[in-house]
Amino acid sequence: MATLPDSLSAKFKGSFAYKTVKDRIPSILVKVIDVLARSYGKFKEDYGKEGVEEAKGVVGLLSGLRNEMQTDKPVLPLTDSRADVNLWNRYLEEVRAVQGSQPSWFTSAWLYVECYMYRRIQQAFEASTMLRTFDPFRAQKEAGLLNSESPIQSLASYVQQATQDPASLSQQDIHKLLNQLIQVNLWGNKCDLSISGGSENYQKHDPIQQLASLKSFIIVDQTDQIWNRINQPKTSKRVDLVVDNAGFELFSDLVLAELLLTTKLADVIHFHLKVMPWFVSDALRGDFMWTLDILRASSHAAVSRYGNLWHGRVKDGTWVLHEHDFWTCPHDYSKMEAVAPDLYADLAKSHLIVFKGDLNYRKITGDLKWPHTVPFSQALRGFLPTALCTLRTLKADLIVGLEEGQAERIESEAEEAADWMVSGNWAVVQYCDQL
Ligand SMILES: O=P(O)(O)OC[C@@]1(O)O[C@H](CO)[C@@H](O)[C@@H]1O
Ligand SMILES: [Mn+2]
Repeated sequence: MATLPDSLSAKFKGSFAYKTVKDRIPSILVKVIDVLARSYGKFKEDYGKEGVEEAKGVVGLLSGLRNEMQTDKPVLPLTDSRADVNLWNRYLEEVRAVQGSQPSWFTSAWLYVECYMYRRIQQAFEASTMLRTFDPFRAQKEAGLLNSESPIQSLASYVQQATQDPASLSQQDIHKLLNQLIQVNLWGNKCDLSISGGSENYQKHDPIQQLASLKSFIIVDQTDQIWNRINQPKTSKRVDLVVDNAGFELFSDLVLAELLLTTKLADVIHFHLKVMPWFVSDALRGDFMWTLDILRASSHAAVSRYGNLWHGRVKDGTWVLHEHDFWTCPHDYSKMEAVAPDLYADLAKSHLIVFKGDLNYRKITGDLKWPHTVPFSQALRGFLPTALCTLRTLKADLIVGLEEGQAERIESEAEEAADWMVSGNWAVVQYCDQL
């Protein structure tokens, strides 16, 4: 096996990893502490004095975590009773062996320490009894959806109108609509709360109207390969969505899923959700369900119609929700078959897996310092349960599958050239069905 590039890491000063570990994730941690401190009154109401004491205990643990991070202390083994503890602690041993020194925040792989931070936040909550399932990011995720009301309404109206008589749609109509909704879905990924450090980052523009102006920012576009794959005749067609952020992005995932079923391009959709609060805005099962509740309660006819239709789909099994610990573990996806063979085998039953967003892209490609022109298929390093694609806005200094000279052209032409790889303003649609 050819030697692999180094991992992105905060050991590289000036890198986005360095800025993230030095500034961005500590500030996310401070925001979690702030949410807790501002909720003491609510905890007292809900759980009495001991609830407040527990919250103060969690704040103490998180303050300690922040100090560990900012003084580059060693990564510590996990000690709570979640089922993934042994996996995380084995991983720590593997990193220690490979690194030949104590894994720590500014010396180890960025992907590892950033995932570890969110797992340590969960450990702080696991130490309490009443706050164990408290999601410190829930309020921000709900605000994200509630503040996207107008793009949600315009998208719901547009899709409802376009698919009111599915039998009358030509292949060409369906192709055009799928292209549009893949792009809406792709740009929905700009609005994540980790890149924004937890501050507001809402979808503001009309999702369909904005597509033309954004098209040139899609620097690799293999949508046609997705179309060819999804159009292949097959008895039962399952499509899996490994979703990313709650809010408008999740709504755009649901709209894309609905289009696939309404046009009979697929007959069942599987969604993969996180099992704990993750990268601020990533969607848990609870986020998926309250999103449906908010849509159902909408005064907008098309929105509430979709909310009710989708509530029914979860009940009738045409939409299947999954949760697996693997999605919130430190491993990149090349290790899935070995570490989570059940998940890998289940994904292999799918006709197409759609991976959403930047963290998934980092885990698919291993978060390594690849040359930009290395083929996407090579960066998978053997991970291919079935045909897969990634819809990702660039929010980390990692990209593969570019043509020779393409990165240089972007850097010379872009207004905000300096941060073109981390601003979320550029995007890729990449596909692979053979290694
Ligand atoms: O996966 P997403 O929601 O598209 O993005 C996650 C993210 O915002 O968090 C990390 C930086 O903190 C990067 O992977 C990326 O910038
Ligand atoms: Mn995310």
